[in-house]
Amino acid sequence: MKYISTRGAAPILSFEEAMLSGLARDGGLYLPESIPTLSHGDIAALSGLPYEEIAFRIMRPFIGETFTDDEFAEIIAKAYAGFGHDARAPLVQLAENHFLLELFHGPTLAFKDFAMQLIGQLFEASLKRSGNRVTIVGATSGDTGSAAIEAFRGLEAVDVFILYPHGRVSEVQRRQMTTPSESNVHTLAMDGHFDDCQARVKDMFNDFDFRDGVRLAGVNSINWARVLAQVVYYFSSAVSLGAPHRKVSFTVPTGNFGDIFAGYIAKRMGLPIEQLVVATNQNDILHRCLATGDYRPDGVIPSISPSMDIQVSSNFERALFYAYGGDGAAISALMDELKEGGFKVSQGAREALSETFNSGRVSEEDTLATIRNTFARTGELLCPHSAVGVQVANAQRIGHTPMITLATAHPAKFPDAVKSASGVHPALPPRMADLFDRDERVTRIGNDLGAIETLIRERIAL
Ligand SMILES: Cc1ncc(COP(=O)(O)O)c(C=O)c1O
Ligand SMILES: N[C@@H](CCOP(=O)(O)O)C(=O)O
Repeated sequence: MKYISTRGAAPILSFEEAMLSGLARDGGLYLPESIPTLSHGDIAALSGLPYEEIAFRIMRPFIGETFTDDEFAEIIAKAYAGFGHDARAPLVQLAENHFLLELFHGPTLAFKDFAMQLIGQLFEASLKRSGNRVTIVGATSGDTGSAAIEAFRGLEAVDVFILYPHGRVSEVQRRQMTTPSESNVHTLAMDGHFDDCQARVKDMFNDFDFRDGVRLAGVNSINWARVLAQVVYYFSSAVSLGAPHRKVSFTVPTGNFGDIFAGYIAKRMGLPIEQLVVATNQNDILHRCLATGDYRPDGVIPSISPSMDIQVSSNFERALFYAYGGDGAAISALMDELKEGGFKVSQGAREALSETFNSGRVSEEDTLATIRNTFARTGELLCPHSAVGVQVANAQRIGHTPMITLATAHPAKFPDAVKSASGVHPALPPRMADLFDRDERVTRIGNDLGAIETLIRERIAL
């Protein structure tokens, strides 16, 4: 299996190379040259299998020669061993034909653990074999950072630097990132918002002296391996509701478009998905773009679902690549226009996107009301991101096709919003009960590429 860039002008790579490099050298994102499909029978055969076995069958064709079957099976087993639920991604029924896919039973209580725990194992195995070291740099609005730190803390061949927007993550998220004491973990609180953090990470990838000098690697969802690992739970949940014999739809709380793009890949692999619904908070650029074709970031507004406070949505580039028929030059031109303020999606590409994607936006008040009402009706305590998803799904007027809404984080990561909506203070799991007593270690830094690169060079030279 080979990987190509969405902008068509970067070297073609193997799975291992694409995983270790993150962003392509032409600024694009890697995608498989072709998408393997599963037959009706292959999908039906997934029903009732353990999550790890489904993960193996879905991801194996994308991995190529990088790992043997035995090695890959062992990597998957280790990745999910620390999850706090036997099903890994259990489904809970909220209403007739509306289900919640709980993706928050991993070590850091967010869906990011599904990919990050796997990537941690994949990096470790690959770097052990090659004897190389890498410097991972990631941007986070709260959850990617804690998941990455958890997956890479203490690994000898890796230094991990996480940039988060100072003052714009929840206290639990911040403490998850600032309390690990391992010397290979470097948490940086940057001035600005998430888009600024992500822009500086991309700048570092586009500064080839720096990139090659520190052996830069990325674990944001610009990394194809992140997306791939998330494809699995679309299959596991859909087959448990009767796929491939019946269709399913998904509503996905969305920011960087990585999670919902994994659903798109599942659909292209043959999973009968009727609709993929993008659910946004007031940072609604994706909702506006799907409705009007206009993609024009206009500033990040802080919200009670801070992990979705994103306006430059990296993985939308991958969806556009397919909507433009794989035309890398067209994508490159759009991304140049984005640097100047925004772009208009062509009519043909809009039609292609609307064949799969639908969207909705939720206000702050409706997010709180959804937490309150869902708790009162079902006893399920939603985090504010999951509540955005549930509210958008409810507005779709769910019919005969089951709707699965992704619950992307545990309510205890956002106790203030959850308590104000429901009156209940969501407790952290016992293994995290002392999170607020642990010492914090964080470096404040400006939104300044030179200063960040200097800090990274100095830290890894120690
Ligand atoms: C809790 C939570 N929900 C939803 C999202 C949005 O996911 P994506 O960025 O893959 O669209 C994020 C961040 O990515 C998140 O942390
Ligand atoms: N919501 C994310 C933002 C980064 O997204 P990623 O999926 O591209 O890593 C976060 O919580 O950090």
